[in-house]
Amino acid sequence: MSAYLMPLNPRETPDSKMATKSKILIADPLSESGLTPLQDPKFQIDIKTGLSEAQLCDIIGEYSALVVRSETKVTAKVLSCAKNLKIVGRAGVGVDNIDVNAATKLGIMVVNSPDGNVVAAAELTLALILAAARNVGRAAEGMKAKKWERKKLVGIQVQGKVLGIVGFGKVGQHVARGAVGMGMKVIATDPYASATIAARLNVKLATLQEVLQTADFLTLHTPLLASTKNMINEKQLAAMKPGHSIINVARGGLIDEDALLKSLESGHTRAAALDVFPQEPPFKSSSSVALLSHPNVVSTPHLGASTSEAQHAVAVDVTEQIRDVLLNQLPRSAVNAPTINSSDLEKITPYTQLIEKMGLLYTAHFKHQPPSYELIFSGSIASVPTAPLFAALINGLTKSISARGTTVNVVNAKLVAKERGIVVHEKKVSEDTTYSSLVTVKGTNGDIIQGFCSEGSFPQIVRIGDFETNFVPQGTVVIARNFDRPGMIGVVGRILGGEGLNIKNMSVAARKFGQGGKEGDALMILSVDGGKVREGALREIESTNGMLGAQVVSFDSPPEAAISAKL
Ligand SMILES: NC(=O)c1ccc[n+]([C@@H]2O[C@H](COP(=O)([O-])OP(=O)(O)OC[C@H]3O[C@@H](n4cnc5c(N)ncnc54)[C@H](O)[C@@H]3O)[C@@H](O)[C@H]2O)c1
Ligand SMILES: O=C(O)[C@H](O)COP(=O)(O)O
Repeated sequence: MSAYLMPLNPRETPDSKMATKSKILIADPLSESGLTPLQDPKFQIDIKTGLSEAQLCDIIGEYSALVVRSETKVTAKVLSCAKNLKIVGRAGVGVDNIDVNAATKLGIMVVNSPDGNVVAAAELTLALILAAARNVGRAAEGMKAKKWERKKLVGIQVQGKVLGIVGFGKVGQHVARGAVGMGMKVIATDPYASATIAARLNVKLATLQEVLQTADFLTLHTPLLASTKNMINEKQLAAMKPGHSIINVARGGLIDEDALLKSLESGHTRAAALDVFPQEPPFKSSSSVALLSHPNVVSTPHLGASTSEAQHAVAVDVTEQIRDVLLNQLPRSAVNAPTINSSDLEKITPYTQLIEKMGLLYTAHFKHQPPSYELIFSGSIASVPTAPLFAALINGLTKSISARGTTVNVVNAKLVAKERGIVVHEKKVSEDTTYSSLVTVKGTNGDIIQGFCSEGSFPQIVRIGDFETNFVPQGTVVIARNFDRPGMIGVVGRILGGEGLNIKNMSVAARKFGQGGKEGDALMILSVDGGKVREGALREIESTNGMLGAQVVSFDSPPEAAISAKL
């Protein structure tokens, strides 16, 4: 639908798009039922799991979409090999295995499933709280070794104990519900927590220090970020009550493993229950192995999301979004793009086409880049989200002057603008204009293009600089400036006709603003077909007595967007 949300690949022509299927690579084990949304003749699904970075780099160039869980690392290197990739789908929550910044730079959308495995992760957390309290791991190991260790494995009960939650998001809140149900007192820390939700769930919000000092059981539920890496370290462990237990079903890097082992060895930490590790599988890391081997540690191999219900939910969530994006529809949970509802998108789509063409015309006609632009939305278009419209402007302004390695879309438009030094100030003016909606692109030096979309959603340009006009920006358009005197149209018609070009449409734009000199001047805007407009033909037009300049703007074939003599 909108190229600014779901770009066509620059190398993909409409014909090749019709002929070839979009290839989707499933690179981590995915629930089979989750593949249903992709059962469509337009798609080819390849399942290839356990690929190394080099193997992935070798094949990723063929694919339009990539689906991963936490095992495959979608590095900047992999993304740089992914010449046709439009979307990476993470069948789960955490995107720390995906270089989202690199994807954003390349205009590759990243989507995830923020809700699909929340219950599963929370239920495993509750299971591990109880396992830590009752020494379930050690007891189970002992039974397999025919050891009947009843005295040694006396545990503690959780009822009446304090559960400290670090990260009161979706999983943290669900854990709190279960813990309150088991009679625990729950205290949580999260700088972005909702006080209303906390009160509703009977959870006290506090600082990290307060949580550490009061918790009998501490459970972590934050993402792994630079700010949360090793957030539980020697100092934090020392601040905790002796005999506490620690549970981690979030991410391995949140805990300093060496510090935790020391604390377990000293008996300050009573037990730890771990589902996640800095490197997975953890068996090559000496710190992880030492920790796993400690008798008071119970561990699971990153099973938080591993229930059939959760795996079905995350797979469907992500494959539906992949299907939608490949069919130019909206994803519902993009990590690196704004979300726009479908009714707004319907309004925006014709305007993305208009604004891209206005940007292209601006660069072609005025032939310079001012220090900054104003993008002004007047009338009803002022009420919709404008991120795709901004992306369309950046694409239009840069289309004819950029090496087309990267598509500009809503994912990377801000970065592309920054890299090219383009500053755009958006303005929304809701008062009535002559048009129900009008868009203005204005450079700081006053150069201006205005346009609107007619009822049939056709983009129309209504002002170029000082000239009032009305034409549809499509195909090849010759723009000539001449003294406003009789016979000029005939001259241009004769030259273009002599070139075998057919004039499909013509409009004369009168000067409405500014000074046109003694004789006055006008713009002639001619849509032509039947071949390419030669530079020589433009020179002939331009050298005719009474002509002031001529240029050709190609709205449909970007690489030759504008050739011009002086205008
Ligand atoms: N083991 C598994 O299989 C499994 C399954 C699901 C989720 N997870 C992980 O669990 C974590 C939580 O998932 P979620 O769905 O609840 O995410 P979420 O985004 O809903 O919640 C995360 C919360 O952490 C908070 N937070 C961020 N920085 C913080 C800090 N410094 N201190 C305190 N709070 C902070 C955020 O404000 C947010 O509320 C993620 O790391 C996710 O990857 C693991
Ligand atoms: O972040 C997540 O969603 C969980 O860690 C689940 O990871 P997985 O998909 O590899 O099980």
